[in-house]
Amino acid sequence: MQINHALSSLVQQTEQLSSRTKDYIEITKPKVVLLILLTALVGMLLALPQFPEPLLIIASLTGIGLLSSAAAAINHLVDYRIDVQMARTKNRPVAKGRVTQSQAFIFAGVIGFVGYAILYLAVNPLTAHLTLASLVGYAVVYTLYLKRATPQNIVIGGLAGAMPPLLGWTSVTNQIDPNALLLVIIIFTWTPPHFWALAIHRQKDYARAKVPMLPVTHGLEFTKTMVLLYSALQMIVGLFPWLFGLSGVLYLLGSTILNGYFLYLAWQLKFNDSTGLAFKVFKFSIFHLMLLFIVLLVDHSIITIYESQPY
Ligand code: HEM
Ligand SMILES: CC(C)=CCC/C(C)=C/CC/C(C)=C/COP(=O)(O)OP(=O)(O)O
Repeated sequence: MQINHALSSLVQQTEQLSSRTKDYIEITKPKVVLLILLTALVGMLLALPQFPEPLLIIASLTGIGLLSSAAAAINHLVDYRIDVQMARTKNRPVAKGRVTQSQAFIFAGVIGFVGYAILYLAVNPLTAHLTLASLVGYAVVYTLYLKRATPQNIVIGGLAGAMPPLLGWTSVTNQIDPNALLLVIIIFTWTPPHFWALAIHRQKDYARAKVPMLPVTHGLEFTKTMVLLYSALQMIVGLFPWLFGLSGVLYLLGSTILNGYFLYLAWQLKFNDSTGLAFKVFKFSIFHLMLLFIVLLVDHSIITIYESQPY
């Protein structure tokens, strides 16, 4: 009898622990952080002709990952009043009170401190400072101020999310190189259509929570036009790595196909919209950025192998 009781209380405690762990993982926005880490890794690998020290790669990705996760946790903490009003976010751990504000604050503080220390001590101070600046840009400037102040919030705030390839680059070179900025500009141009497509789909949510996102302040048609214009800009900016000699023909081909399809979807959204198309554009944007950075990497590897041939 007693054994049964002990067992069932053990099972209960384990379940509680695993649901708490899930909550803490959720407030780090793990899928976003994973994509951020991919773009940082590609920045690292494109920075040098040879493969960087594996330990340096691990330290750098750990530090950038922890600081990005801390930024996401602060976003959950600062935004809980907005999050409770939106269908998409109302069940989030802080909005629901499963993780309290002070728990989220301590969690973000601890992982942020550890991430910063790893970057400062095991990578280099430049990368530590730039990553911390990105955290402040997203968690404080965007979340606390811009998000509530202007429909251009994500254009300006997007700079923080666009930094990871530069962070990867400085991790292994300890300097800011113009080629790294080409990769930053790619994500910077990608962010508005990525987010506005979702904001069109979730317009009612943002209107209810009184967040001045573009579809709320300027309407759906204007936002669709902006998605189309940024997609066209993305097509041009996507050529830069090839034009400036950072990438080769494989990248040119891959990026043209990916950016071309993005532009096609944005055109359809503007002139031939159908139910669910905005959400499709948002979903595709994630797949698009992931593939684009994989193509950058494959192209770089092929060029490196080719150039290392003795003849
Ligand atoms: C200020 C810039 C950005 C804004 C405003 C933004 C906004 C959003 C929003 C509102 C979502 C939906 C989240 C949800 O459904 O819970 C989302 C999803 C996502 N974003 Fe962004 N984003 C930005 C930058 C980025 C960056 C830089 C990356 C990666 C490099 C990224 C990658 C993703 C991914 C992977 C998802 C899907 C997450 C999931 O399904 O859980 N975003 N973004
Ligand atoms: C250190 C570093 C590189 C920091 C950048 C970190 C980071 C997590 C950027 C992600 C951007 C993002 C998901 C914004 C959505 O916020 P939102 O509040 O508009 O969306 P939500 O309503 O889904 O919370």
